[in-house]
Amino acid sequence: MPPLVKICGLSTPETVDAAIRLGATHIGLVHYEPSPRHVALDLAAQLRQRAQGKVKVALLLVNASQQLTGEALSKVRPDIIQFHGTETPEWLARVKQLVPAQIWKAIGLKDADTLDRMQKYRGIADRILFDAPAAAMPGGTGTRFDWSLLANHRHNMDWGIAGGLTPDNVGQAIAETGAPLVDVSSGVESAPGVKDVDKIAAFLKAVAAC
Ligand SMILES: O=C(O)c1ccccc1N[C@@H]1O[C@H](COP(=O)(O)O)[C@@H](O)[C@H]1O
Repeated sequence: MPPLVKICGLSTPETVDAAIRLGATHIGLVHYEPSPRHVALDLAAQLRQRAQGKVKVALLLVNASQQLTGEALSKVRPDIIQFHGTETPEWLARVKQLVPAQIWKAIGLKDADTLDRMQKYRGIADRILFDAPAAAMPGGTGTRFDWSLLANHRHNMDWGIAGGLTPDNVGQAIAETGAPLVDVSSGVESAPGVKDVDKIAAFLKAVAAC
């Protein structure tokens, strides 16, 4: 079975509709002001509503305050919360008690030790999303990590990969890592924050061929 595909950083009804029509299983909405893909909560709620029942919707937050997290979750009501900062397992566990959404945690995969350190999220995060290590921005930079770090790893949590995936390299990434889910943002854009429907189509076609 081909991997699940999450198209992240959508910000218009047209690209939400395209991602659904072209076969994405998940979409992501970024609520993080420094991002070129930032969407205000009212717009995120509208886009979430549009996708309701068609694909799973993730709301991406980065080290959001307790107040912002509460406001975001009650307005948007996502299927998934993607924590993409340095959020602790304790914080994720608290949120998990309060809302029915799945909890995903992005982890910057720097070296083999990271795979040990992330065990602290076991039993709390419903999925780990391996991404390139954070730099000036915590994600969405089109930077890939060393896929060979996952080649022989025995996973004990649900997981997926992100970071620098494109229509041209996603087949190789899946072959090298065996990822059950791939997540893309800048690799399907014509400019930062501007999704390109032809690139989304090419990405989904490349994954379907795996
Ligand atoms: O998309 C963003 O701007 C963003 C901002 C802050 C944290 C994460 C962000 N995006 C997520 O990062 C990964 C990798 O993205 P890319 O494909 O390399 O551009 C993915 O999960 C994005 O949704």
